[in-house]
Amino acid sequence: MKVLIAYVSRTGNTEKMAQYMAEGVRFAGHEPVLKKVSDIKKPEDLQGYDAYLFGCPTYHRDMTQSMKTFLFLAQGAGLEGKPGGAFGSYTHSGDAPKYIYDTMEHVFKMRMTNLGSFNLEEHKINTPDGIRACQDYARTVAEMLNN
Ligand SMILES: Cc1cc2nc3c(=O)[nH]c(=O)nc-3n(C[C@H](O)[C@H](O)[C@H](O)COP(=O)(O)O)c2cc1C
Repeated sequence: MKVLIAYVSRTGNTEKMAQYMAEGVRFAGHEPVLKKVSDIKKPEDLQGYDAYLFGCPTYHRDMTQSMKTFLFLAQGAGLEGKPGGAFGSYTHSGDAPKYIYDTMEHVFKMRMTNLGSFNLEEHKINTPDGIRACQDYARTVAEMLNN
């Protein structure tokens, strides 16, 4: 089955996380598709996937404007009941993934894991533990498709 990993990244950290997430999806036996949210133009672009991971770094204690615009678009995509997760890179407060996860759970009514959102401090991303944490998070979301 196909898992969409849609992300925002200004300086490449969350993008790196997205790439490790893709590996975790493969470990669960599914096919990851990586896309920048700026390449998703209409709700139909979100169709044809079985689970969704949304990634966004925290800037100014918030998600980026591009992620907010994307979430308004995703509202019309019929994601109800689909497995989902949210992740992002940060340095000190890491707010964005929590807010995105919250929207996926309460507004889109997606099927979320009990892991909550996933924040990773930017200096940990390219460490063995950081890589494994990204892979494990995505694998857990993708494995919901096996149940
Ligand atoms: C202007 C600016 C504001 C930031 N604000 C926050 C913040 O409020 N909270 C936080 O945890 N990190 C903050 N950061 C750190 C970024 O989240 C961090 O550098 C992250 O790794 C960037 O990810 P990206 O490479 O995917 O864009 C800020 C960084 C910049 C440059």
